[in-house]
Amino acid sequence: MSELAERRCKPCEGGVPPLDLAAASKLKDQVNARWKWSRDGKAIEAAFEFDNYWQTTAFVNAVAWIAHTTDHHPDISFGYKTCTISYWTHAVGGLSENDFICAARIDALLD
Ligand SMILES: C[C@H](O)[C@H](O)[C@H]1CNC2=NC(N)=NC(=O)C2=N1
Repeated sequence: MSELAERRCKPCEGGVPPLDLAAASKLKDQVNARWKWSRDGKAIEAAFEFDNYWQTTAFVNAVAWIAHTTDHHPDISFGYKTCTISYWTHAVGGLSENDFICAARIDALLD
């Protein structure tokens, strides 16, 4: 597991700015290349493919567990063999370190 994945998410509070592009890029470099910018750089998103429905839903449940234990919640959409995860921090209207910590924890499930 990467050092980033071992960091703890901090409670999300409004009134602080989202990460700027330089800070977000530095963190993005530490997660798998599957994570792409989305929502004009205000979110990161990754697409996953599986062999069947139970593998897909097992993954979705693992991601939900990460959300539960970090208190940081992604948008998840999934179908029979595909899943898309999007992270952004609602409280700041963009990206925070929490988004990258959770992305790194998802990477640790797979890589
Ligand atoms: C109190 C609690 O930390 C906040 O409501 C959290 C919960 N999960 C969250 N998840 C995400 N993605 N963004 C948030 O701003 C957020 N806020």
